[in-house]
Amino acid sequence: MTAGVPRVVLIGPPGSGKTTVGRLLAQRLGVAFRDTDADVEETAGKAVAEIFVVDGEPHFRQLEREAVTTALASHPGVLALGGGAVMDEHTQRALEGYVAGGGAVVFLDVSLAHAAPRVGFNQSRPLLVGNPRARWVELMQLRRPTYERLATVHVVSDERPPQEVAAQVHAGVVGAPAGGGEDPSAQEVQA
Ligand SMILES: Nc1ncnc2c1ncn2[C@@H]1O[C@H](COP(=O)(O)OP(=O)(O)OP(=O)(O)O)[C@@H](O)[C@H]1O
Ligand SMILES: O=C(O)C1=C[C@@H](O)[C@@H](O)[C@H](O)C1
Ligand SMILES: [Mg+2]
Repeated sequence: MTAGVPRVVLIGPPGSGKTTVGRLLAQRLGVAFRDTDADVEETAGKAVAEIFVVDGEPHFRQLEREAVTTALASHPGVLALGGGAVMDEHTQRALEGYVAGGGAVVFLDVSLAHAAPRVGFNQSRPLLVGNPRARWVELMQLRRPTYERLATVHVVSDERPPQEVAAQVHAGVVGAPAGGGEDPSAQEVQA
């Protein structure tokens, strides 16, 4: 990441903690936090789950692509993306450009065993309705290569409270000491 206001994007599956850790990271860095799911909800005037039901997933993905494009171009702080946003090719190119411009892209990773109790797999996550554990695994199999390819930093959030994960991410993006007594082996900083 280049000097100036830190620019960090968090990607990863539902339950990895993008929103929770993103807020904490923004506080640590003293910058603003933004979340594309919230941006989409504001634009649409309804909750993500309602957009899926009333307008359909393609419409949600269109709104999401626009929200991501706008935020990547204009938001100077920490940005959490929706879990599936990275599967859009336009968003993939935009993230590559973001990294080329000095931004950091963090893959917040989590196992099913830890994601399940966090997410609770209720109706608020429309893609997981039906057989939520199986759907989560399917989505992760499909998406993991993309998360890994786009990320400049990879942090596993299993077994760690959000504050510790935020410290790990902080260390990964600005090279600061992680603090909090966490195990550095949990963090893999990719070249
Ligand atoms: N490291 C963690 N340890 C324990 N609980 C966590 C951790 N990170 C997040 N949580 C909890 O898990 C739940 C889901 O977290 P969060 O909403 O931040 O995930 P997300 O990645 O933004 O999911 P989504 O893709 O659906 O937006 C929240 O209740 C949050 O408090
Ligand atoms: O994993 C996904 O595809 C999603 C994750 C959430 O953040 C929301 O963007 C929506 O529920 C879809
Ligand atoms: Mg979120």
